[in-house]
Amino acid sequence: MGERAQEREHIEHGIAPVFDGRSEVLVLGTMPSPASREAAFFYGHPQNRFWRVLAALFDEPAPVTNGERTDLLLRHHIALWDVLASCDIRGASDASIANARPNDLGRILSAAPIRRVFCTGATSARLYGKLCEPATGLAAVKLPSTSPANAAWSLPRLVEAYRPLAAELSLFEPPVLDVPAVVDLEAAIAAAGTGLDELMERAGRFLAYEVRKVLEARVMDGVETVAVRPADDLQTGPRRSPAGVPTVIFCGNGNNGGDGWVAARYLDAWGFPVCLITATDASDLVAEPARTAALRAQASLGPASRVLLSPSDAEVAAALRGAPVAVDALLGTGFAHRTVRAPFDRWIAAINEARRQGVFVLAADVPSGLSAQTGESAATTVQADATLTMIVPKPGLFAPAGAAVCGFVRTAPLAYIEPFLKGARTHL
Ligand SMILES: NC(=O)C1=CN([C@@H]2O[C@H](COP(=O)(O)OP(=O)(O)OC[C@H]3O[C@@H](n4cnc5c(N)ncnc54)[C@H](OP(=O)(O)O)[C@@H]3O)[C@@H](O)[C@H]2O)[C@@H](O)CC1
Ligand SMILES: [K+]
Repeated sequence: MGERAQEREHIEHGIAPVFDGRSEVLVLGTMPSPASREAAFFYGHPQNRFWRVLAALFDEPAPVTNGERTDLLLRHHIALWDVLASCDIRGASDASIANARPNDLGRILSAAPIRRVFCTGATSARLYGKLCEPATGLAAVKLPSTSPANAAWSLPRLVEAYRPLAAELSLFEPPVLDVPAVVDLEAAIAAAGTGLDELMERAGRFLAYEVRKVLEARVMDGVETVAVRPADDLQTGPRRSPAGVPTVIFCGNGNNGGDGWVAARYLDAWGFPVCLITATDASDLVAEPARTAALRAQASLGPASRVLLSPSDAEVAAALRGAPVAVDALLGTGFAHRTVRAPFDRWIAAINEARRQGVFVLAADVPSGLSAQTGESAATTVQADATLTMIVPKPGLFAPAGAAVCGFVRTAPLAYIEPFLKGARTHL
């Protein structure tokens, strides 16, 4: 045995596969890298682009925690494992692999309706063909490696190469649920391990991601002249700070406002300054997890961003003048009244006036003033260009008055909800 061979380390896989009875494709790497073994999850090296590629394929912000990564896979019906159960390997060098023993893929194939197998790189495809295909009888599609070593492949090029994977998956359309059923769903998600604070973190990040897309599009269209890096990496920051007018984020006192605070934190961290408008100081908020989220955001905002506490109408108008985007996180599913109290009524009027002047208005969960349940609209209701509704759509968005104020509706898939939908009171 040569000196180089002696440097090989014997590795046992040790990370459980992700799959369930809804998985439709099986994605296989070779073996977890040292960084992945340390993170106890697949593709754990921060420079590996696997998670960013998947997120871009589905037009979502990149998952941050292992729980979010698992959710993303299961939501899209993707099973994930590796070809090898054990081998001798030098570091992360696939070329050095010896004594390869395959995983028992029958465990997944017998439990899930897998239609197609994809291998993330030449080594896993070669080892799959040699060690697994005779048993599975399924040929694998070879995809390019997302490893940083594969530098010839840019992120957009990788995303294009991975499109056949997305094309194999059946789309999940979230059902329209009554607001009480959404509350039940939240409780079921929490009981399974993802609490409301984590859902708010995901909601705020998704909101920031949608704002960022609008800002990027304005740069592409030449509306903004600010230089930003090419769209190679819409998923992560920090990036150069555009010098333009900050995005204005209106936050109410409840958990809808909490979504706005989290979005502010992300946009600021990604290099997009914000002007956050609130009637209540973060430390005086009562609703949780909004209060905790607001305190965290307030402590982390950089010098280009600011918080306006109970601003005058003139200050609100000044903040909106020339702003690219206004985020409405004033009132969400907790609102169901005929009138909106001050100062939110005046802020809604200011948002609508700004929209007439060309500001893009994005509503968090539901345009403020609209009842998410009944679709009744208060005298002052936000007129949105787009509404990012959380987890599932609510009936009010599709009632005549609701449809008139929501603009384009997108659902933010904050969690893997299919297992909890049996018996849920779907709105008819
Ligand atoms: N679904 C999910 O999984 C997730 C949900 N999340 C988010 O939580 C939101 C629901 O939060 P929520 O329940 O705290 O209610 P919310 O909409 O903020 O309204 C309460 C506030 O409104 C106020 N208010 C009431 N009436 C008013 C009036 N007439 N005029 C003026 N103000 C009035 C009321 O004030 P109060 O009456 O208490 O003084 C209180 O401050 C939901 O829409 C979504 O965005 C995500 O974070 C995570 C995932
Ligand atoms: K809102």
